[in-house]
Amino acid sequence: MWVGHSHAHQAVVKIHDYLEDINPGLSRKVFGGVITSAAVSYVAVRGYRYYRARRTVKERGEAAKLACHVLREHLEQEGPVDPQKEAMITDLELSELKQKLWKGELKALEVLRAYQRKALQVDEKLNCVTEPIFEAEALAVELDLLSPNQRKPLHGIPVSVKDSFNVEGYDCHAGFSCFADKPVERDGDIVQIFKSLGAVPFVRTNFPQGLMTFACSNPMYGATKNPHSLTRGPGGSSGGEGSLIGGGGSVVGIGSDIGGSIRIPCQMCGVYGLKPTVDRISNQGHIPLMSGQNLVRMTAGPMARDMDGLILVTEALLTPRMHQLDPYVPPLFFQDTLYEKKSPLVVGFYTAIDGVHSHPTCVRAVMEAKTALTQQGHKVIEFQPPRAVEAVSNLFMKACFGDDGEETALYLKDDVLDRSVTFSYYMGKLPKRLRYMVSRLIGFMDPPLGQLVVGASTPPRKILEWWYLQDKIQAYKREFFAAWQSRKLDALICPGMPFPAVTAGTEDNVLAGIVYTTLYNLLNYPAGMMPVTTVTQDDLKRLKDPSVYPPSGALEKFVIQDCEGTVGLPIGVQCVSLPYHEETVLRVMKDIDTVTKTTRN
Ligand SMILES: CCCCCC/C=C\CCCCCCCC(=O)NCCO
Repeated sequence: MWVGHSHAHQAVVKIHDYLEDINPGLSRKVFGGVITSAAVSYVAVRGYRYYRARRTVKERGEAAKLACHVLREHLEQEGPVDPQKEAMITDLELSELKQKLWKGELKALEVLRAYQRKALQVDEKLNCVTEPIFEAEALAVELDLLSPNQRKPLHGIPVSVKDSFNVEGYDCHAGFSCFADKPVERDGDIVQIFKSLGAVPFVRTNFPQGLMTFACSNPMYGATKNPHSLTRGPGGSSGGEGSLIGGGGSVVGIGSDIGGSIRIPCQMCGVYGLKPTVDRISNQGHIPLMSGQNLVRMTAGPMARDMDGLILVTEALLTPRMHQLDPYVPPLFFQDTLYEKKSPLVVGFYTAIDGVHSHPTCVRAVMEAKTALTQQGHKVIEFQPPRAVEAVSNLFMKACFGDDGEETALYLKDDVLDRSVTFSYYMGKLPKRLRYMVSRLIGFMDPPLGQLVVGASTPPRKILEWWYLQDKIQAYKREFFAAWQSRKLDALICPGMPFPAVTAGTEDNVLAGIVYTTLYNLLNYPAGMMPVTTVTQDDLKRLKDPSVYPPSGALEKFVIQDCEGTVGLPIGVQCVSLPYHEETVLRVMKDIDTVTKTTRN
């Protein structure tokens, strides 16, 4: 390096002397010209790249809108529809829909048509669909030709797919224009499994740029709205799924979760979802962001409109086919013995994590779930996760943001930046020491967020430090399990997010809420999310009472300030169990749902 530098320097000196020999002053003109043209070229190249990215973003967005328009026209040309029958179809719970398709009372194509129309309708209001999957029609037609004994478990069920999963023939770009217009050649594993089960992937759904926030907007497709309040976001990153399913435009969908991206939209949109243990469901064929980061891994999982639907789909997904497609998925199929176990369970509960207060409705939701489980004969006892904020800050944040945001910055170079990612993008861009100082300052206003960002700002630098981080994660997993065992728990219930949907675009104010979900990504415990209740006027009164909800940090102050218009918004409960015990999670969710579904306000 130094030798190269020295040669270059000598060459410049020689040119300088030579030019000065020819004409004194010529050297300055020549070098001035060279530097100016280099600067102009640099600015021009970057400017051109940015212009190209803007064009791609615009064209990609327009192409998706056009695709929806083409489908709408195609549906209109099909002739008269029976709106009552279509409403009947889209109102059915998943298990009823399955029965009717199985018995041949409904055809796959008519179900698809009903859902295509409904999804387009919902999308007009909520902007949750990115584009239709046109091949759905051929699939449905093929399914209708099968004889009854050839029908598969999810025969004819339409499935929506988060845009970050590969679907053959469509691009998968996570909002980065460098990946746009590059159609993938093969369906992602989970899409393949759904198809092999007879399901019909029919639309792709929206997400935030880069997938690492719980907002839901990107430059190509814009912002998705919450089905329960148009001024609020649906949560993210699987926000398009949450919004479409919560809005009635899909009965079941596929999401992904490394920090809460299935569970957060479930809470905000009143939907059921399951984040499985890593590798219980294959995540091959998901856009490979952060894929070399092995300490906390992303997992694909189902989201559904109703509890039985979530169980039905999970049971169907956990098949030998999954293991055949991806041998790293252990050959552990749906464990009826766990799901159907009749003996009462010991279920731990907590209503808040130290340092990040829980909205009164979230506390009430856990207490209502606790009552429901007690009524069903389970023993529900208090449990507090050890050192949650510290663990998420020092372990999860270091693992997931240890690259200083370099990967995202690489893909975003000269690209159009969405407002939802500006905070993490510019924090990543700051020089390390300055970032650390800013994180400390944030800590004065919002101590838990400060702690999280300090964690992200002080990642391991050397391989040995990465090894130590891995060790510390293992040690925390052991510590948590010891606490779990000391209470002899089978499962756990707690808030999934400590507040309801926030005003769209303000998610950065409440980022610290992610400790509630990320803890179970760090631990790699399966976690489900289900609606239990809705915000009431009385909850809001208690929210404004400092003895109930102390406005101790910026998050709490923001939640109070943002609470106008939240009455009626859904609030859920997170249900957790040990790794590979998804069936226990579902059983607990089902027992809560059986009671709370009938009384839900
Ligand atoms: C130096 C960077 C500081 C960044 C601070 C950002 C704080 C929190 C962001 C975490 C948000 C995680 C949301 C969920 C992401 C997820 O599960 N994505 C699924 C990917 O498939």
